[in-house]
Amino acid sequence: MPSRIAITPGEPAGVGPELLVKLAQDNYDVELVAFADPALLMQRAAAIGLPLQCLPCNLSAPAQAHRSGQLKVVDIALHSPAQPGQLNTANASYVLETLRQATDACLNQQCQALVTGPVQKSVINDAGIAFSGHTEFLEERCAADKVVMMLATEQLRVALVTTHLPLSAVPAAITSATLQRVTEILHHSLQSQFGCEQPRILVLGLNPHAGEGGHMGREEIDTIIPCLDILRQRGWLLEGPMPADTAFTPRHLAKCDAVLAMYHDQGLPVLKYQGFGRAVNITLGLPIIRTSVDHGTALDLAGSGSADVGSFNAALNSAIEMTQHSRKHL
Ligand SMILES: NC(=O)c1ccc[n+]([C@@H]2O[C@H](COP(=O)([O-])OP(=O)(O)OC[C@H]3O[C@@H](n4cnc5c(N)ncnc54)[C@H](O)[C@@H]3O)[C@@H](O)[C@H]2O)c1
Ligand SMILES: N[C@H](C(=O)O)[C@H](O)COP(=O)(O)O
Repeated sequence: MPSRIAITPGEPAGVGPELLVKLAQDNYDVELVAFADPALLMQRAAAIGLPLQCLPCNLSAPAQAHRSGQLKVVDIALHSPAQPGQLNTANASYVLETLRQATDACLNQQCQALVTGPVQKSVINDAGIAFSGHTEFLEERCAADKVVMMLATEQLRVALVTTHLPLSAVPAAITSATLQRVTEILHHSLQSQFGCEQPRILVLGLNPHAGEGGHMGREEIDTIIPCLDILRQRGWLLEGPMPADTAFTPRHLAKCDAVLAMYHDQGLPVLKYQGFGRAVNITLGLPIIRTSVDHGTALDLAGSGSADVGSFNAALNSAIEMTQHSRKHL
């Protein structure tokens, strides 16, 4: 039986809905199920001149392979009609409802993976709802003790110790317990999901020049080095803490399966410079498979049809591969 992949198009005023319409133009061996308002998808399909037929989805029925131009939809109504590029706090709870229903369908095994389009975190917060990202939302919804954000291209994987935090809050968030747990999840995922028998992880320092022997910050000496030493006693191949400015050079990258960065803008700018438009955001440590795009809502492009579907396509293909891999290893 084909797998069923849950897809949330994300912010209704952003490019997510039209990118999903673009994705739906191909055939797949799996069933794609959008958790969305079908009227929104039809409207964006018309706006960008692509054919689309939305069909109701019975999540209890056997999945059927996706056919070009058709899309199964779990109907979740917008609270207010969405205009491309125009954020509206009235639709913030709609966005979260699509995520809740799609996540729950994965948790109860009606769907085998979740692929998420981009959400606008600010409009959800402006609506009075605490939300810092899918990663944190899914950690809570799936009752996972800890999850890890990793973005990956064919050439590079970058995982993060901390995610959507103000920079001023980062040092205090890098505790020995957090660093150890994040490294364990990354190590386990590289082995179990990405075929790295003996994962080689390059861990970055937090401070310039990895603290310069304590003269430019003590987090390396007080937290990172002792934690890595403990983990190395398990025989793990952990390099670092490396100065972040020179870690992303071919000689070092050739010797590692993933880079572990201490914070969002230490690791992701490099990854996105290397592969924006074809990178995939993968949440490690969840009981479900979840992938996402490498870009945001691109409000400036919404409704134009010019947004690139490359990363959404890569996120879908990664989810399909991970689903096949997990079926093989059941
Ligand atoms: N997966 C996600 O949910 C996700 C990821 C990143 C950012 N965001 C959110 O998106 C919102 C906007 O963020 P931002 O402005 O920093 O980043 P953005 O990715 O939306 O836009 C940055 C630039 O990249 C361009 N761009 C983005 N996607 C593109 C595509 N598919 N094709 C061509 N060009 C594209 C945009 O036009 C813009 O010039 C924020 O609320 C942010 O938190 C969400
Ligand atoms: N940090 C991600 C990025 O820059 O691509 C993005 O904000 C999405 O994160 P979530 O998957 O947690 O929403």
